[in-house]
Amino acid sequence: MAPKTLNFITGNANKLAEVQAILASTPVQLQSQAVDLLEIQGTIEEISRDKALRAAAEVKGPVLVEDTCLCFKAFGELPGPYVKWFLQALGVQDFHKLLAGFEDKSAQAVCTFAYCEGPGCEPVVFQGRTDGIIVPARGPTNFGWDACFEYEGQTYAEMAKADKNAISHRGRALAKLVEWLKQEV
Ligand SMILES: O=P(O)(O)OP(=O)(O)OP(=O)(O)OC[C@H]1O[C@@H](n2cnc3c(O)ncnc32)[C@H](O)[C@@H]1O
Ligand SMILES: [Mg+2]
Repeated sequence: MAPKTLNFITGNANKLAEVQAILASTPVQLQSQAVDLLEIQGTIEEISRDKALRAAAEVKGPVLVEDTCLCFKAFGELPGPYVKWFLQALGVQDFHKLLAGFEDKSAQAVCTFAYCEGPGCEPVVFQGRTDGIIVPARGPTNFGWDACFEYEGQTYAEMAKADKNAISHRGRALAKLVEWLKQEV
């Protein structure tokens, strides 16, 4: 049976705030622990699954983790799960220059949650995707690459939080998680 309370393990306060806001309108209760988990290389699913198993081993109980990717079409889906390090190296103001040599600025934001019942248990994965384009930064720059990801004319950073959550990679992935929890109870 699925739990009523999920223990979301993340080191990212912005992610946590969005997950709290999205789940506020559902019966799911959220608690959280900030653990900086080692992340492997691999496919999105492999990384999320491994992250969940590591988190469950660390806290010795059920966990929810999430991994966010930003996939550039012109890059054959990279930087993908490694976007954090590209953003960290370049900074948000120069981030769009990665695609300077390419006509195609299209990108997909991919959010993959993995829920794991406990140490050694096989994780269940829920994924949401949102298509956009990479643009020079517009709007507040406090959350990752939000200012560089444009969806239907607005960057994520320019949108009201509720509007971003309604169409975002994270909102779509959480909708699947909530559906699954309803069926499990
Ligand atoms: O502890 P975890 O949950 O792993 O948190 P993290 O910050 O390390 O996150 P990831 O490993 O998933 O790396 C994703 C990168 O994308 C950024 N990011 C995640 N979600 C985002 C969103 O909705 N909008 C903009 N940037 C986002 C985040 O700040 C990281 O730089
Ligand atoms: Mg991480």
